[in-house]
Amino acid sequence: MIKEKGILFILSGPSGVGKGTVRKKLFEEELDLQYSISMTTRDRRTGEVDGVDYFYKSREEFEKLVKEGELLEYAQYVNNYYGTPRKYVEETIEKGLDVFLEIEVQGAMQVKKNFPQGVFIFLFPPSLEELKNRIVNRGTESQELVLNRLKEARNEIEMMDAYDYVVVNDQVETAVDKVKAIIKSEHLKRERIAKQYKQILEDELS
Ligand SMILES: Nc1nc2c(ncn2[C@@H]2O[C@H](COP(=O)(O)OP(=O)(O)O)[C@@H](O)[C@H]2O)c(=O)[nH]1
Ligand SMILES: Nc1ncnc2c1ncn2[C@@H]1O[C@H](COP(=O)(O)OP(=O)(O)O)[C@@H](O)[C@H]1O
Repeated sequence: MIKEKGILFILSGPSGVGKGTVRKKLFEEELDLQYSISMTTRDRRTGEVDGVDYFYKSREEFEKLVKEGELLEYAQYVNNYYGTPRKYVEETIEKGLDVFLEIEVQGAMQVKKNFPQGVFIFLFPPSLEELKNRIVNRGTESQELVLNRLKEARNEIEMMDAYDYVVVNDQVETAVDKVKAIIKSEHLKRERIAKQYKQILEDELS
């Protein structure tokens, strides 16, 4: 009997589109899905917990992890590093459990290279105007950075073709429902393939 591997889901999209918001809402429910906690060099914000929100690392520690090949992908974002622990993702998938990543676009493209069998979901803004409003309202970036983010967003949106699914984040609840529907549909697809595979084996043996 061949042990089935888990599925790797990747939620990505331009800065400010609502990745963090959608992911948090998605995980408010009990799901059969493991969230991969990222490593970061950014400071811990009030209310955040080490090992829950992120694993907080110094720049030196992070660079060592990169050198030792401990990260499945990593990227720099607003002067800080962010990265996905390779071992956790690989071991969890080997166990047959599904893993969910919420990462920015550069990182998602690295995962695509190293793990093309992943399911890539691109979160899309209702409009560029709304994307700008969200970045401004979030209030974490200066005016200059907002303009930079928007310019980057245009380039990032061009990479949309590399993704398996596109979800418009108009209402958070609707976007979450769509992500859940994608997960369910991928499960059904996997079950169907497993059944067909089993049938082929049985036919060959009979
Ligand atoms: N490449 C990559 N990006 C990540 C990772 N973890 C988080 N991010 C992204 O880093 C960006 C900044 O995250 P964060 O500092 O938590 O701020 P916020 O989500 O903008 O409030 C977001 O776009 C996240 O999706 C990771 O492991 N790898
Ligand atoms: N569907 C939505 N409608 C309105 N505002 C949203 C929606 N999704 C997210 N936001 C808001 O947009 C801002 C950016 O969201 P965030 O989750 O930080 O984006 P990202 O993680 O993609 O950078 C936040 O202030 C958040 O509350």
